[in-house]
Amino acid sequence: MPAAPSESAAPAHPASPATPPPEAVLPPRAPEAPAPGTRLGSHYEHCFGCGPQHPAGLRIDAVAGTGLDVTAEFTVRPEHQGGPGLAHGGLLTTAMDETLGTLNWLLHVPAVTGRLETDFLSPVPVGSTLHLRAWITGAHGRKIYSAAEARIGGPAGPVAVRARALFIQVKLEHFTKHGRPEDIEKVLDDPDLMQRARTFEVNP
Ligand SMILES: CCCCCCCC/C=C\CCCCCCCC(=O)SCCNC(=O)CCNC(=O)[C@H](O)C(C)(C)COP(=O)(O)OP(=O)(O)OC[C@H]1O[C@@H](n2cnc3c(N)ncnc32)[C@H](O)[C@@H]1OP(=O)(O)O
Repeated sequence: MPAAPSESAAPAHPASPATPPPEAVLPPRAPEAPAPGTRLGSHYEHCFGCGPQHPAGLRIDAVAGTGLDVTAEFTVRPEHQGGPGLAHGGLLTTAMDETLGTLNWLLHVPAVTGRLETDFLSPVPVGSTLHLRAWITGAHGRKIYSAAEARIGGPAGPVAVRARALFIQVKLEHFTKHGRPEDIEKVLDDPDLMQRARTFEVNP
């Protein structure tokens, strides 16, 4: 039987790449950031996380907070099951990813998820409404650190999911270069498919 890998060489509690290092600072809320209380809507109509045109999507519509934070709600539907009557864990991670992603609008920079860590604290039954909150914890260079939590039933309900993330700032070409050409074409033909993302084009 092969020997179990030795853990003695690794530090007992290695620092997570999603935790802001000492040199990270809290960035300012961008002048272009949506006003507190603004519904952020969808960045892309067909997005699994926020798109209203996605049949099984999460349809997350976050609200900008007063600082570097957002809130959102997500009701788990039967098409989101993992175990019978329970939300799939990867789907809950998607809800965290989407909510964390909307923090981009507060800094007014496009960024993508580089790393996302999720802790599942309790099962989430179908029909539950999760109250999500995400906030920026620091930034350094192109790296944006953030955290999120999802509470069941209300903003003060029990925490069911926690997440920490490292987003990396990218140029808009990240999307045009890597996206499937026919989908990029459709967006260029009908910019309403990406209403929220169009704010980037005003001040490129
Ligand atoms: C007409 C069209 C118009 C289009 C307009 C579009 C607007 C859209 C608007 C809004 C969309 C928002 C969508 C939100 C959706 C929810 C969020 C998601 O799910 S996003 C999808 C999942 N994520 C990915 O697909 C990333 C895939 N990965 C990559 O593309 C690259 O790896 C990327 C960009 C993340 C980094 O690559 P590099 O070459 O640019 O940079 P490097 O040097 O590798 O990393 C920069 C720094 O970050 C660290 N880093 C990167 N990844 C890391 C990791 N996983 N862990 C730790 N550190 C990491 C590196 O160590 C480096 O650090 P050091 O500067 O050297 O200190």
